[in-house]
Amino acid sequence: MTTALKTRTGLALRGVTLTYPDGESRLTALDAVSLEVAPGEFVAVAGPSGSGKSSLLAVAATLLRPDSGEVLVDGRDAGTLDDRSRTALRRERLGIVFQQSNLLASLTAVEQLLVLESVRGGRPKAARRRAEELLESVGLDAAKRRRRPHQLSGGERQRVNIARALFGEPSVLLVDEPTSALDHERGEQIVDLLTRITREHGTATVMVTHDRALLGRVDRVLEMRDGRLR
Ligand SMILES: Nc1ncnc2c1ncn2[C@@H]1O[C@H](COP(=O)(O)OP(=O)(O)OP(=O)(O)O)[C@@H](O)[C@H]1O
Repeated sequence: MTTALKTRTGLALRGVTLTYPDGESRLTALDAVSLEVAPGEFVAVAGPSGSGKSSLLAVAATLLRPDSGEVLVDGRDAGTLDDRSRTALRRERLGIVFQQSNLLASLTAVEQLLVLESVRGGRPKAARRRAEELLESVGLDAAKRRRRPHQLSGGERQRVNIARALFGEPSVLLVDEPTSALDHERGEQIVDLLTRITREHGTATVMVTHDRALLGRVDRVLEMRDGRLR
């Protein structure tokens, strides 16, 4: 499905509560969290360790089901979907860049993107062109696009992760601590890249970060404290 055919309204969380088992009782990781991110908007979520940032991303990514509340991706309520439809929603609408890169060690940068396409059964030539273009647009030249993860720097690997997340033309881009393994300057470059992607691809982008120095570069900053967002 091409972007033009997708109705895009971005991401909305409404009154989302998530608990984890905690001995005899339960720990509230997200406490009635509401959030709206529009297409083309770049929002950062900051907050101390353990405040619920990763839980928020996991719920938005439809990887965890909240105890209550709604998660809407382009207006579709993930909670009403069965597992199969939820997987399809994730594949077609969500781009996810998690903290620990899960690039496959034996594949080149281009192949990291194409492996998804072979699962989808798309046209190989068009897919290869698109993979090359996406990697170029995140700053990897032709030689680097032929390298495997261990032959790339941390920042370059993060660029491959981002390009891979964009491959399915997501409406919503979820990014967890993209700069944690990078020095400050490279961290800024990644955030600037995410800003450009958000504008050019019209994604509703949510980035979790510890690095407060980066917060001036996004459209809106939300603070997470004890599972609450403000
Ligand atoms: N699978 C789990 N089972 C039980 N408790 C969990 C689980 N995952 C997270 N928690 C707890 O939920 C709370 C929120 O955790 P979460 O990982 O969302 O915070 P965070 O803000 O992302 O932290 P950090 O910045 O350290 O990654 C914490 O108290 C954490 O210990």
